Amino acid sequence: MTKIAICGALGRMGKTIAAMIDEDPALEFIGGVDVGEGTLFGKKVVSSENIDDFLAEEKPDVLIDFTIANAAVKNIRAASKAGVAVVVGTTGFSEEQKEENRKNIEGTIPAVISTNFSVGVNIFWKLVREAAKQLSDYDIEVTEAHHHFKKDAPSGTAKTILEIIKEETGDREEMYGREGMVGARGKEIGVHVIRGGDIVGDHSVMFAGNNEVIELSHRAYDRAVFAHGVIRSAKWIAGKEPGIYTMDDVLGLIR
Ligand SMILES: NC(=O)C1=CN([C@@H]2O[C@H](COP(=O)(O)OP(=O)(O)OC[C@H]3O[C@@H](n4cnc5c(N)ncnc54)[C@H](OP(=O)(O)O)[C@@H]3O)[C@@H](O)[C@H]2O)C=CC1
Ligand SMILES: O=C(O)C1=N[C@H](C(=O)O)C[C@H](O)C1
Repeated sequence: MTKIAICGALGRMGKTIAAMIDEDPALEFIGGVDVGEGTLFGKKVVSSENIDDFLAEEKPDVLIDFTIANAAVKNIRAASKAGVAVVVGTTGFSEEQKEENRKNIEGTIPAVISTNFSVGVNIFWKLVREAAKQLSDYDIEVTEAHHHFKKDAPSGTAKTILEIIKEETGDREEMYGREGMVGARGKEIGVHVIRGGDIVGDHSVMFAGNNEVIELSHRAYDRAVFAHGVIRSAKWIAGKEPGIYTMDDVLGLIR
């Protein structure tokens, strides 16, 4: 039985993942940390200030993090000190924070890190890559929409989309929205962020050429799609060699 703990256990994703672990006979939910304290599925959720003691006492095989970037950096550091594998879905890391995570993980613990754990989005990224490769001279616009509670923008998934497009089309700068006399379009990638209601997570990429437009899009209807990928990753990562893995590794997809 793989013992799983969650950072951000009382949040939207934390609760969704804990519920799925509770239903899985191969996994045991052993509690977690959050800003506030409480109980979830009969297990203790303690203050994240006590994460070192929590890890030493509860000894999880895998620590799942769905919090906020600065908290996730500290949680990964604590997992590294305790020798616990991590699955990280938190988004919004700065380049410096990514570098610190890399230093804490490489050579010490195995980690799956992904800006989106849904299988569909991981396939969508492959389609975006192929379209960007074939249509590298088209005008490209990226749009994402999320619920009104989301703190980071653009979404981690949209940032991954931008990385993929840039890898395939070369040097293009992002243009965040447009207002006023911005002039004719240049070789930018337009980026548009929408926040509203309870939208779980929509992403679309438009490739506009002369007389034709291709649009690729993904829509998540329920956080369960992310949680399924997280559970798959937690089962996969236990016992792996130290290093940073992606959903490509978990799903066996070719990069
Ligand atoms: N990779 C993926 O597939 C997905 C990634 N995400 C990402 O996951 C993250 C969380 O999303 P979501 O669950 O919707 O957000 P929530 O705000 O619902 O949950 C985050 C939880 O973490 C808590 N938290 C904040 N700071 C700390 C800390 N220092 N230590 C421990 N817990 C802390 C929050 O507490 P409080 O509310 O008191 O601040 C909250 O309970 C975001 O970065 C989001 O972008 C989301 C969905 C899918
Ligand atoms: O905050 C969310 O809700 C989501 N965040 C992730 C992101 O930033 O890409 C993934 C998903 O879109 C939901």
